[in-house]
Amino acid sequence: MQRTDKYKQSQSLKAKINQFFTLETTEGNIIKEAPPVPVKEIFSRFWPFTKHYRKWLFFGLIFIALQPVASSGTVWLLQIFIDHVLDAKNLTPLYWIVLLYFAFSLAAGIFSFLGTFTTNWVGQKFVLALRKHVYEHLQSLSLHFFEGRKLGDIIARLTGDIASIERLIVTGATSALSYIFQLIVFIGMLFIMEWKLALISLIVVPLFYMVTRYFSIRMKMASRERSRRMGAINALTEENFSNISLMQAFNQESNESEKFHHQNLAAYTAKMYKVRLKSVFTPAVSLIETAGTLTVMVFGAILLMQGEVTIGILVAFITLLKRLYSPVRGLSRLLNTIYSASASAERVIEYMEEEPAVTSDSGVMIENDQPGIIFDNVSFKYPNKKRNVLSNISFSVKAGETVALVGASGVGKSTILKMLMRFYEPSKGFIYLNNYAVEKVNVQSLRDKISVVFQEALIFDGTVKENIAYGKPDATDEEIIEAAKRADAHEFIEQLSDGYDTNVGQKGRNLSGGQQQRLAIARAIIKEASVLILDEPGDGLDGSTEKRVMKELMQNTATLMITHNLKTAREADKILYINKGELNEIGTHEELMALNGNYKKLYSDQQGDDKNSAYVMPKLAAE
Ligand SMILES: Nc1ncnc2c1ncn2[C@@H]1O[C@H](COP(=O)(O)OP(=O)(O)OP(=O)(O)O)[C@@H](O)[C@H]1O
Repeated sequence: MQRTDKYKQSQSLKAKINQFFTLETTEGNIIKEAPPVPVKEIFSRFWPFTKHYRKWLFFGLIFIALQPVASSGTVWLLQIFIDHVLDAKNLTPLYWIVLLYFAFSLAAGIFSFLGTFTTNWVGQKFVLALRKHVYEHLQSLSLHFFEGRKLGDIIARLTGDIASIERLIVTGATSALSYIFQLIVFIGMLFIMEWKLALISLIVVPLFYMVTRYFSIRMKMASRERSRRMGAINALTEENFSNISLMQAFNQESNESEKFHHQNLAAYTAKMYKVRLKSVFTPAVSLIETAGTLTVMVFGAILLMQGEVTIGILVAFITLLKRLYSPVRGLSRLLNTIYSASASAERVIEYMEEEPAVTSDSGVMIENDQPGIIFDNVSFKYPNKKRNVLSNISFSVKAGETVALVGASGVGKSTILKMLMRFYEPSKGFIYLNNYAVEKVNVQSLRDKISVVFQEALIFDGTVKENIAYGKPDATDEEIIEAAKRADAHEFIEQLSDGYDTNVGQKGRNLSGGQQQRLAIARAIIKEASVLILDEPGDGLDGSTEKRVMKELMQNTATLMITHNLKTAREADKILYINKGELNEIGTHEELMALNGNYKKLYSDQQGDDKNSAYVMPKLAAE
């Protein structure tokens, strides 16, 4: 009976120990795991970012290497002090021993300062260069990349993950080299002092390796989980607080808080697992060290008795041994850091491997300002979708012409605009802008020729002036005011507290929807591009303003416009009725009405809606 109890107890203890060394993960990680990358590859990938600073890194390393040399000099002096001053009862060498001891310590301090400062400076330069590179790479990625990612996680990778790569590539690598150098110096000195003791002291090295390996593998797992959960926390925070009005209006605070807590708890669990590992690792390493020192003490005492070593050598040896274990411990700790940092590196590499959908630097420049758009038999499929979203679309927009894209929601209208701006490439067919094949032109030059007003006004945190001048960064104040007047925005801007210098708040929250829309239109006007793209631009405007402002916008351009409001569409020179990704009907309002097809049905439905609407009278009055 007693034996079964003991057995049960030992089993439950084993289970507890197992649990202690196991990472508990929960479901629902909203961030996908990045593909694993070997440490060697991580290193060769990021090492080039130290390119301009290798000379300094080299100097840093020399300083780091000189520091243990200087400090082991003090150990040598200790031995001389014991054997030649204390044991020999002779004070004569004391004077220069003290002087040299101080000089060695001072030199060690100076080398330590120079080494630490230089390598950390290079480390920060590395972060600066890598972060810039990744940021610019992200800018070149397709819209599709961003549509499938969480902004908060992108921010986490750009900040925390990049900083931790530095701990691997610069401070990590230099520390590793410095530890290795210290080991060589100390081991060399140990062998010079007493080779038998030196051999004995190295007995524990394989133990160091085994323990470190056990811990570092687990540390990497924990770091991967922690980085992903931190990404998820960032993503949820960004999503929730940028939609705070939605969350509050729908009373979703507790639901969202629950989701946040789930990710937060998982990050905590991963962190605590790391804490458990670290808290066992440090004393485990100390124990191995003690075992090594004790072995040396026992054998050293025997050798002393046999008269093979002096007390001075034994004391100096044990002192040096303590110093030898310090870089060994450092290397073990470093292995953990390297594995943790490589989890971050994998997340950054995942983004770096993303190919820009469109290579922006190459291609011909559009040299003319002869407005025109041609779609020639264009088909398109989103990368993650099975079926075509657009099939065999052909149409043209000439200079001064306005073409309206109409059709039910989700039929592919915005996709046509995205293709013209080359956010996506057609899977079949050709697109021309100002008579240039879009696929062959330089993307920046293409987008220079296009003015766009998006469905969502897209205002950024800054002043009214800055938001308008985004369309022409070198615009003068007069040009900005002129554009605002043409967009019917000047009046309301003048009434703002600081006029054109008023800050509009994040995403333009201090302005009404219509005011934001007018700013977006002024931004499009000031650009004076030859092609104009409008995605439901009149949504935030009332009828009369819409007509007047549109006229201003469309002067001398080829205009492609999406609208659900068929009263706006009927003003266009041509209307394209899109149905399930196909161009179903094409013609003027009158032609399409005469066709008696889908367009007419949609138009009649809208008219019916208007008649039944309680707002018919005020709306008509406004026009
Ligand atoms: N990035 C994307 N990845 C995958 N599918 C997408 C993506 N963007 C849009 N779609 C899909 O492509 C189809 C066409 O979308 P699009 O935005 O072009 O429609 P739309 O006609 O402009 O709709 P709306 O009038 O509602 O704005 C939709 O079924 C949509 O779900």
